Amino acid sequence: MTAQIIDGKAFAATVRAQVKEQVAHLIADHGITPGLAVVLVGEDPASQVYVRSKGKMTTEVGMASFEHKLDVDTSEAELLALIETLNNDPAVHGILVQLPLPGHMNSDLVINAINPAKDADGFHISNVGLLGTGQKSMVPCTPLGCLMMLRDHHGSLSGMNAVVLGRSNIVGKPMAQLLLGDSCTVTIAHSRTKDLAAVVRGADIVVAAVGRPQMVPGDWIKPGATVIDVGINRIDKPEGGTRLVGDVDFDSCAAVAGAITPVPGGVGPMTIACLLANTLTACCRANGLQEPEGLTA
Ligand SMILES: Nc1nc2c(c(=O)[nH]1)N[C@@H](CN(C=O)c1ccc(C(=O)N[C@@H](CCC(=O)O)C(=O)O)cc1)CN2
Repeated sequence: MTAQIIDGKAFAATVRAQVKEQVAHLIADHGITPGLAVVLVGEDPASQVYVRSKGKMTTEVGMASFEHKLDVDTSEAELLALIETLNNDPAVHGILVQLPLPGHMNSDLVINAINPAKDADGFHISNVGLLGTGQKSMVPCTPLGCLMMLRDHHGSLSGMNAVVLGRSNIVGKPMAQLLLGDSCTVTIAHSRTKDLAAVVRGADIVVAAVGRPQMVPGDWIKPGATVIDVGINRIDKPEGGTRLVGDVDFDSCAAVAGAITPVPGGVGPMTIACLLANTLTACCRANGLQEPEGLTA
């Protein structure tokens, strides 16, 4: 079997187009422009690229983009003061603090200072609790993007066996909650899981989010399964230079799976598309307007 490639880059473009259309309606019919504030502390090169890309895509869909770039030695109190200002700014409907934060900052404290209704990342403890109890929440962007691709590929996920590899608060745990919400039978596997290969072999859906390059070989994959690769790892090429790979060994997994996301061009682009969708959702909720269909969990 050769797997169908799930093209996250193309899917993300359709999500952004949907968001753009809805933003145009909001502006024309209600005079409301959704606004997203992105806060970057320090000069981590990868974070700078992601933040630039977020700003560009925010304006491309017609939203207002507010970028706040703070020195690496900004104090936690200064960052909290900025978040408070953004919480109180009616032009800002979504707030995101780019992670990772510098080591002297407590990420949980910072994230939990964001107004949960403006929490475009869905990381606030209130949103975590709402998602875990099946209530309306802001949903973390990467798992939301994975869910959208899975729904698009399968239609209903009901009754499918899903294995989520990785138990991070940002991807693994919310991904498991979302799959459970769609009536999958969900297993969260991690570094201490016994006989990981056997656990993964039982899965109709594998979501790999462990941050270990090419960790999952093809002989762990059930023939015909769908593989969603969340990993973005840079490795050295034998001939020199580097390349991006996921958490699964693409070639051997693609030979067995029914469908698979590539790296790059799979889950990554969906993360920013879902950030825009979340900002739109937050803006609609803040203004008592109907939420756009198909852009939330
Ligand atoms: N506050 C947040 N911080 C971080 C998040 C997040 O969702 N919220 N996620 C990651 C970084 N990230 C967005 O912030 C992100 C990572 C990767 C991509 C992406 O499109 N990747 C491309 C490859 C890019 C490359 O060539 O290097 C792909 O997979 O095709 C988008 C967003 C950590 N921080």
